[in-house]
Amino acid sequence: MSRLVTEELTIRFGGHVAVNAVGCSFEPGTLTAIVGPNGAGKTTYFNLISGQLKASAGRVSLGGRDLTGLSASARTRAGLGRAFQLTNLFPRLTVLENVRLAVQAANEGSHRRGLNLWSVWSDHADLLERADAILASIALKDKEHELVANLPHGDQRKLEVALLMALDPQVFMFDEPTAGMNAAEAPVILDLIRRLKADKSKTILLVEHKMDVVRELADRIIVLHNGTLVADGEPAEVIASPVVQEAYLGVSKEAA
Ligand SMILES: Nc1ncnc2c1ncn2[C@@H]1O[C@H](COP(=O)(O)OP(=O)(O)OP(=O)(O)O)[C@@H](O)[C@H]1O
Repeated sequence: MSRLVTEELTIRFGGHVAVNAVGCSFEPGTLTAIVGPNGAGKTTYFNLISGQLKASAGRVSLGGRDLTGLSASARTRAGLGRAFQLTNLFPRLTVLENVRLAVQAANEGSHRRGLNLWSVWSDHADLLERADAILASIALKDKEHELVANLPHGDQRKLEVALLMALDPQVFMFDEPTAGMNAAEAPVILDLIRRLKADKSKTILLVEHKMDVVRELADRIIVLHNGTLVADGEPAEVIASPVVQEAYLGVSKEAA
């Protein structure tokens, strides 16, 4: 099983411990929401898992393979997929060209094609079909020939998720995936996450402030507070726990 595990994962910035010995195990087929107040360490924990930040102490492993010493790109190749790593969309290429490149890059290992936009596509219907299907799934098919630079922000965010899907990682990490999206865009992304979840083979981590989204999507919730893991369990149970009511939802002991 490709279990993602963090052990005693820690980072210090000067004297401040932003993530403090967080030990957690994430199973394929499970969507775990990571919640906590502003500054709790959620994004920093993500950065330590995906390799954007180097841990002061502790370990990250996937399927038993120690990733702790690896760069972010090596972790991506090992199966860790994070939407924000792909903000390097190619703005001067079209939507379709961006997705094609990502599909092609994902296939590079098996086909040794490299990143060449022009030499490949006419005779690889399978990859074209996959790019088409991904575009349809994020409702961007009607914009496939537009330059990415001309897309509204919400569409660019959708495209990031499309590129992540094209890479087909084992672990999907979403950090507030619908932030800044309008009422029409957000459901498309949430639906996509629902479908990834239905697949049952992927490990999904979601940092999310919107509790209605967390309630609907999460199989499990972990709570960070001051960099420490303070609760972990079934959504209803965790949301009802005094530590969450007080620390996260801002309800005082008396009111809870
Ligand atoms: N590169 C850095 N240098 C110094 N301090 C940092 C750095 N990155 C994060 N921090 C600090 O670590 C703590 C955790 O920040 P982080 O962004 O992970 O919180 P968060 O839970 O994701 O918050 P939010 O919900 O507001 O996004 C904060 O106190 C933040 O100021």
